[in-house]
Amino acid sequence: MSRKIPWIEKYRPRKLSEVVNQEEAKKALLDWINSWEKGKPSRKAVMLVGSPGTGKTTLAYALANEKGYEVLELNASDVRTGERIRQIIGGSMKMGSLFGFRGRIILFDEVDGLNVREDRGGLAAIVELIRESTWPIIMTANNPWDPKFRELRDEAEVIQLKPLRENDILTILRRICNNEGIKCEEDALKLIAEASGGDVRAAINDLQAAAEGKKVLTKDDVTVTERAHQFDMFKVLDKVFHARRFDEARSVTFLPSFDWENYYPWALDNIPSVYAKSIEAVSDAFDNLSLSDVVKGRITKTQEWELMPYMLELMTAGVALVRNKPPLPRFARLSFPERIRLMAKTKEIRQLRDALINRLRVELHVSSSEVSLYYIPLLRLMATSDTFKKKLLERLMKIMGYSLESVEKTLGVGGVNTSGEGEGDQRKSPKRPGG
Ligand SMILES: Nc1ncnc2c1ncn2[C@@H]1O[C@H](COP(=O)(O)OP(=O)(O)OP(=O)(O)O)[C@@H](O)[C@H]1O
Repeated sequence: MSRKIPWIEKYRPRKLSEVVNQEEAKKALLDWINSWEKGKPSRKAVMLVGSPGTGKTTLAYALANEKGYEVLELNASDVRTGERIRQIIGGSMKMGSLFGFRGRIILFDEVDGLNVREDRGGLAAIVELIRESTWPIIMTANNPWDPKFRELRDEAEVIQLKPLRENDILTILRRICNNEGIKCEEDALKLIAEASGGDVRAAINDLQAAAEGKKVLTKDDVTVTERAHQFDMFKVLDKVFHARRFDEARSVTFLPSFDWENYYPWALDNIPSVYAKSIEAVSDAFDNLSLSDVVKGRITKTQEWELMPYMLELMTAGVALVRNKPPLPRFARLSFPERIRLMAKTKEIRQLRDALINRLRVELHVSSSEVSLYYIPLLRLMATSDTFKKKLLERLMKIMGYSLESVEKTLGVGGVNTSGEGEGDQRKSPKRPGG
């Protein structure tokens, strides 16, 4: 009998394309490694940041595999002794090419797990390694926002991974079921995906525990254990709104699955209803939430990631500790944010629009914001003009491969007839330079 292979290893993506739903991170990683290959590294190191089981380590290996690099993994004890680090810094560049590798990538998994007190000097050693290294360095971290990691963050390009959505996890689980030849009921997979809280590793482990050796997996076979990170947004908000102390409110930000980008619209939508009885409470909570947004803007602009704790505290404790906080029922009634609902509804059309903007941006050599500010309204106008609409819509359909309906939706015009008869008298079209 063959030895049991953990499915998380068996199904670990080997190629970037197999890593699900981390497109932005993949692009940032590729840009970075390309800059190394051109001899001008944008940064010596990147730091992949994301909650457990979102694919940080997997991404690092998939990148190396795809680009032909050998991975040299470092851990805390290497840092403690410093020996291996010195070897690597001092190590010869020729080593890599011996086995047909293009070079090496140094991987430092879970740098935030370094016990700074115990590994005194450890962080400094990594910073030094980054500065001196002739190899690209990838670090991974769950939560590197503690000020003690600041120097390390400053040395690296921080690449944020997203927690995986239930649908992404379902896709991964279905693929495994197919591969293993197990008929997995959709309900069973949903149960596992739900419980995973965005942690693919947990989901795959649960699936293996429930399904291995079976021909069919039903809902009854699945026993998912409660996990700390199984805090969904309702529970997070409930905790924040009920918090009486700073630490209590802030504690949600330490949950591995805490997703601040998602939290924001949830808080925004629920403050007015939860604090409905006190105008001061609503006002304070909104003030603090908007301040957190200002801090976020600053982080995005200047990459001052050490401001992150302030942002998180403002959006949690800032919402909890307000003047005249009204008494809340034991379970506050919380609602799903309108913005997320709307975004989901308009997702398809936003994607079409983004693709069009991107295309025009490249063709016209202008920025995306210029395209959406000036060119899209112009196209919309043209699409409602008898003279231009037929030709314009047809061209857009051809260039973008969209259906007529999609083109109309993208431009926000409806019911336009492109059948052509008697319309769009081309003779009257003014000549445009360059077509
Ligand atoms: N985005 C993804 N697409 C496909 N599989 C994934 C993805 N993320 C994680 N996995 C699966 O989950 C397992 C764990 O992922 P990985 O070790 O990369 O997580 P991690 O983010 O490094 O987590 P940790 O911080 O706990 O180390 C992988 O073996 C892989 O099978």
